Amino acid sequence: MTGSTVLRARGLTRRYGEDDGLVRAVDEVDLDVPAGQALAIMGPSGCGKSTLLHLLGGLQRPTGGQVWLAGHRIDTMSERALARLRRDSVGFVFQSFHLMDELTAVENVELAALLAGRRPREARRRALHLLDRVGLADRAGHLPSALSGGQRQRVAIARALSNEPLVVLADEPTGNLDSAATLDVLRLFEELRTAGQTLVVVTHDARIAAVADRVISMRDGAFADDSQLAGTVHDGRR
Ligand SMILES: Nc1ncnc2c1ncn2[C@@H]1O[C@H](COP(=O)(O)OP(=O)(O)OP(=O)(O)O)[C@@H](O)[C@H]1O
Repeated sequence: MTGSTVLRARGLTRRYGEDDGLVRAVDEVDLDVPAGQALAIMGPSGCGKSTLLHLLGGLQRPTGGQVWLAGHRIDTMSERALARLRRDSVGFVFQSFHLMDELTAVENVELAALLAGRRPREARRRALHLLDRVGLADRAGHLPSALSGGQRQRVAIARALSNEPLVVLADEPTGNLDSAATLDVLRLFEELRTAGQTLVVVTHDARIAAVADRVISMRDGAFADDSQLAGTVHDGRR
C-alpha cells in the first residue's frame, strides 16, 4: 500500500440535535492519510476527535460528506460490507481496553485472529507472536484481571494487530494509564510507526503527538492546525 491513501474524507460532517441544540461535532473535514503515516489528532475536550475517529473507522455514520477506507467508500456501504471491511482492515484501540474478561491474554488476541479468518493453529501462533511483540510473552495465560492497566492496553494493541490491519485507530490509548504504562504504550506506538504501520491516534498526551509524523489540532469540529500543511517536518526520523 506504499504511496496509497488509506483514509480519505471530503466534507465529512457529523451533527447532533437540531435548532438551538445543534452540535457540529465534525464540521466539513477534508483529510487524506497516506499509507505509513502516524497521525495524532489533538484538541480540547468536546472538539470532535472521537467522533472523527469513529467516522473514519466506520463505527459511526456521517450526516454529511464522504469517507473512504482502503479505497472503499464507507459512508454509503451496507452494514454487512462495512463490518467485513472493518474486520479485515482496521485495528481499534480504546481508552478502556475492551478486553473479554473471561478470556486469557492469548485467547483475547487469538479470538480476534479467528474472527479475521485465521485457522485455529495459525491464530494461536499469531497471538503468541503478537504478545511477544508487545512484551507480554510471559503473561499469555493471564486473565485481564491479573494484568496491570498498561499490560491490558498492550494486549488490546496486540489484538488490534491480529488482522494485520491497514490502519490502527486508537482513541485516547493512554487515557487510563499511569506514567510508566504510558511510556510502554508510547514505545510500542513508536515501534509500529517505524515498522510502517499506518496509525491514527486521538490523544491529549503531547508525548504521543511528539512521536507522530503529523499532528492535527481540532477545534469546534474542524481542523485548526495541521503540521503537514504547515510543512512541519519531524526531525529526520524518516
Ligand atoms: N451521541 C451524541 N449526542 C449528542 N451530542 C454528542 C454525541 N456524541 C458526541 N456529542 C457531542 O459532539 C461533540 C464532540 O464530541 P467528541 O466525543 O467527538 O469530542 P472529543 O474531542 O473526543 O472529546 P473528549 O476529548 O472529551 O473525548 C461534543 O460537543 C459532544 O458533546
